[in-house]
Amino acid sequence: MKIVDVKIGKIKIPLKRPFKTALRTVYFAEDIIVKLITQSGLIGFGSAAPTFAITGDSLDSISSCILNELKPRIIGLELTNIECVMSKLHASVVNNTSALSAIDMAIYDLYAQSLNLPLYKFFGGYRNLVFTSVTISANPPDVMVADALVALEDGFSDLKLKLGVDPNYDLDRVKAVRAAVGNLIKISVDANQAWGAKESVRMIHKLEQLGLNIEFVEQPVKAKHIEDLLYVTQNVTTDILADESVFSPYDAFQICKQKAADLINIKLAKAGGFYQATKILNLAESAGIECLMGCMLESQVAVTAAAHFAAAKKSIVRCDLDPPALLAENPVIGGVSLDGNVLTLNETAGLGIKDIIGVQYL
Ligand SMILES: C[C@H](N)C(=O)N[C@H](CCC(=O)O)C(=O)O
Ligand SMILES: [Mg+2]
Repeated sequence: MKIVDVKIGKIKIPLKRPFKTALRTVYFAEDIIVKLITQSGLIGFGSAAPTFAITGDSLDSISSCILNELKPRIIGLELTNIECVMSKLHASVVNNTSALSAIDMAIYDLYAQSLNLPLYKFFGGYRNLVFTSVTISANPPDVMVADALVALEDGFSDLKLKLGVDPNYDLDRVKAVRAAVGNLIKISVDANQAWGAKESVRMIHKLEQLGLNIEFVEQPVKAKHIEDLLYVTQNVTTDILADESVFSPYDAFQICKQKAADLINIKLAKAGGFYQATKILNLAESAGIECLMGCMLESQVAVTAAAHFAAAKKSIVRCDLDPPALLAENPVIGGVSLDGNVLTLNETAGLGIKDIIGVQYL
């Protein structure tokens, strides 16, 4: 199976409401879409979101990396030996994980199609559905309460509250939402690196003393400050989840070696796709650290890819794959479908994506 063409395009999808975290506020989901075409006419899809504040990748840098660096390496490639293809692809570029992820995803889509397997079966086939939390944007407490109640009506029972925009009000945000939704609903919080190490410990102690029953606290401190993450993890009883601190398998190794977090958030856009995500998962599993499958605010292409991986693997015990609930439109035909808090994979080979409407191919 030979790849004969690589097309990329852009897509802009409206949101139900602005997406606000301590790192960024966005009003649209914008993605680069990748389409790999084989000699026999098979199409592999991939996508990447410009999350400059997280990955350092912009629309321009993603398209430039794909067109100038990755495309010349892919055209004419025979997809018979996936390990050989992936090891060469991932050795060819450093950083640029969003671009790598989009290409890696599209290649695996083709490879699984050539084997006539849905991707989740190719990767292990543990289950064909996963449950997702839904993210509540960082807003004044009354707005977060209103958004949380809408999420419950929509069938969610696991809320991830974005904090850290104005840390003085973070406790009020969590107290207000917990009071509104009751004790049966799961709540986690994501500070997206906004707190210092001691501030994190003080904050988490207050959450614990107030009995707010928080599942885990995600990325309280700066991504590179592993010693701060370790300090927080060692000084609270609530589980700490490393997100922006883990891009590569080496990052995961550092976290696992020091037990600097209780959980790791794997995102294809941080890892550079399935190839490296698999290594992170295997490392974490060997170290007894559980994994959550996450995603950026991005289209249903990447969310479908992440859902296949999460469904395939037993040691992915949680999912934060909520963009289908956050986007006002879904231009992706096929792929994963969301009903309440359940994401179900279809049995079509590969990612199961048939087409994407409204892509402006460059
Ligand atoms: C979309 C997902 N629920 C989420 O919250 N991901 C964020 C980063 C998303 C972004 O800024 O695009 C996270 O886990 O930090
Ligand atoms: Mg996060």
